[in-house]
Amino acid sequence: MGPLVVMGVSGSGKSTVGAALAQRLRVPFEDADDLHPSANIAKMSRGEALTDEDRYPWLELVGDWLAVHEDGGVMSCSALRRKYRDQLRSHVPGLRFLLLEGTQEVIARRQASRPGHFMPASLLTSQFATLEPLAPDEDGIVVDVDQSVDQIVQGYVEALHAESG
Ligand SMILES: Nc1ncnc2c1ncn2[C@@H]1O[C@H](COP(=O)(O)OP(=O)(O)OP(=O)(O)O)[C@@H](O)[C@H]1O
Ligand SMILES: O=C(O)[C@H](O)[C@@H](O)[C@H](O)[C@H](O)CO
Repeated sequence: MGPLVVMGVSGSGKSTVGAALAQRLRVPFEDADDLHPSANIAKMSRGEALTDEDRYPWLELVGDWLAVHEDGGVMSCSALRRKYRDQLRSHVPGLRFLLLEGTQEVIARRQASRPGHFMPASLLTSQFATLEPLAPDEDGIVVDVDQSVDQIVQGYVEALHAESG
C-alpha cells in the first residue's frame, strides 16, 4: 500500500488522526506543518493566508517525503486545492487522500480549545474558502470529523479492507 495524505482545513484533526493512523498501520508519520519554511509560519502567525506561491516550495518538500515513503507512510497536509494535490501526485502517482470533513462550527470549537498553536482562528474562513473537495477521479475517501479519533481510524481501516477484499 502506498502512502496516504490526511487532508483538510486547519483544526480538522489532521495531525491527531494522521499520527493515530500511522501507529495503527505501523508506518512512518510526518506532519507537513513541520516542513513549512519559517516565512510561511511567520505569515500564518500574523493572520495572513498563504498564497499558491507560498505553498509551492512547501508542497515540493511534502511530495519528496511521500516519494521516499512510497511503500507506506502517513502525511498530514492540508492539500486544500486540487492543484496542490496534483502537485503531490506528480511525486507519487495514484496518491491516496483521506479528507477530514466537518462544519466550520465544529472545527472552530476544536481550534478554540487548542491554545498555543501558531494558526489563528481568524484564518479558518479562508481555509474553508480555499478547500476544494476531492473530485470523483481522485483516489480518496471522506470522513466526518464529528466522531472520535478511534472511530475515524477504524472506519478508514475497514474501508481499506473492503476495497482489498
Ligand atoms: N475526532 C476528534 N474528536 C475530538 N477532538 C479532536 C478530534 N480530532 C482532533 N481533535 C482535537 O482538535 C484539535 C485540532 O486537531 P489537530 O491539531 O490534529 O488538527 P490539524 O488539522 O492538524 O490542525 P492544523 O492543521 O491547524 O495543525 C486538537 O486539539 C485535537 O486534539
Ligand atoms: O495550506 C495551508 O494553508 C496550511 O498548510 C495550513 O493549513 C496550515 O499549515 C495548517 O493547517 C496549520 O494550521
